[in-house]
Amino acid sequence: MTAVLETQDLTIRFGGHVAVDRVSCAFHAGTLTAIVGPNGAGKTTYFNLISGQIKATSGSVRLEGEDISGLPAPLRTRRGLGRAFQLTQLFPRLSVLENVRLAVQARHGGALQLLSVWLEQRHLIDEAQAVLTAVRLQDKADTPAAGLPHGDQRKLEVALMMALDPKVYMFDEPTAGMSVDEVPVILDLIRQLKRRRDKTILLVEHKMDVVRELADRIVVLHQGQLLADGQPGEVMQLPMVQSAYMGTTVEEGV
Ligand SMILES: Nc1ncnc2c1ncn2[C@@H]1O[C@H](COP(=O)(O)OP(=O)(O)OP(=O)(O)O)[C@@H](O)[C@H]1O
Repeated sequence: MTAVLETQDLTIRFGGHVAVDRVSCAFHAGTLTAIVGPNGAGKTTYFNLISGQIKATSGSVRLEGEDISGLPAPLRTRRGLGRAFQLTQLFPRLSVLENVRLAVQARHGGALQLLSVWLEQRHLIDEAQAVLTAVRLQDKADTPAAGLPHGDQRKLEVALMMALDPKVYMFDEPTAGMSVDEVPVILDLIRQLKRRRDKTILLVEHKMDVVRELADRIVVLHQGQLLADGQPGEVMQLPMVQSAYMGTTVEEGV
């Protein structure tokens, strides 16, 4: 089976520090892979290299078999790599609904005909509203994006990714900073995406109960290197994972 996404020897150095060190890994449709590892392991940097936010020192990223290493982030997004948007990439003064509508519109791209502008606008708005309802932001539709509290901003990031409906969904600690009652909304959305079986989902997550429930596979990064890759049941037993997540003593070996 051809991997949807694949990194080969992906590496980045910051001065003398190798933050991601020759990471080779393939990700398949219908699979949720959790990427775990202690603080500073290189998880977010690995995501940044895949999405094109930063450029690799060496190695490559392939999407559906095609080398996309030379493409800037927006072109990778257009090819189907979905990364939760940072608020700086939104239109802060536009309403929540307008931001999501623009993402829906970007997905439809040139496919929209000018046959009936009004109907198209209505259609885009309906789709955007459906996404907002899915993340339970429908009551905030008219709020300027910049005026949202932190938890709602995280939901909006997820909403924008859903509106683009990418092939690969990359979630970087999607529930960080959310209140207890907001967390299930996001987890449920990820569960729904999983059920579709056609999406490739990558999840960086520190909460081990979330990883245990959602992951089909766990990849462990440690000091920039891929340390383990396998079924959750096996990987969870590794001393490194135990020490990083369960609070047992570090340096017990792997
Ligand atoms: N732009 C940068 N310049 C220099 N060093 C960097 C840069 N970005 C990341 N690093 C370093 O690379 C290493 C990996 O950082 P990264 O944020 O990817 O880790 P992480 O596994 O996501 O950690 P956390 O779980 O704490 O979010 C760290 O040592 C970090 O200080």
